[in-house]
Amino acid sequence: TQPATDADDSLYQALGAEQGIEQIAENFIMEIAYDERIFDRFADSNVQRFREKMIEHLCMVSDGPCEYTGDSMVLVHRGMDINSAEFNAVVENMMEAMDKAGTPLSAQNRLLERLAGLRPEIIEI
Ligand code: HEM
Repeated sequence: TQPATDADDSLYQALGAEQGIEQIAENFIMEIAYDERIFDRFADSNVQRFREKMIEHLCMVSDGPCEYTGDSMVLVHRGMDINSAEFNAVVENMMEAMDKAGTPLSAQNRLLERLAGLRPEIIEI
């Protein structure tokens, strides 16, 4: 039996740990770049920063050994007035990114569930 205090990083591991998450983030950025529903939103963004913070954020959300150094989801997305169609587009991009990275479906679903939980911090704020 596992000690009760053992940190559960099973999702982080199932996503392929550091390398897997870097690949997913890279694929995600490519999906967004070609998605005409949302790419305008990122026109003024610093891709280098976005990549770095997204990797940290995915690592944190999956209980990996990372410190997220970006801004809070509310602070980043406030004032963008993002709608649910745009949110769903980003979720689709993440699904595609994970498919292309070979992420197992069970791990995909676990991550998507956690990202869906962030919806109120991102849309219509
Ligand atoms: C679960 C969904 C989402 C997550 C986890 C997420 C996460 C993030 C993260 C970690 C950053 C970087 C923060 C930083 O630089 O400090 C970011 C930035 C950004 N996000 Fe999101 N995001 C999500 C959905 C969306 C959606 C739906 C849109 C619009 C279609 C969007 C538009 C942006 C833009 C434009 C930036 C860059 C802001 C800038 O350049 O200053 N995000 N997001």
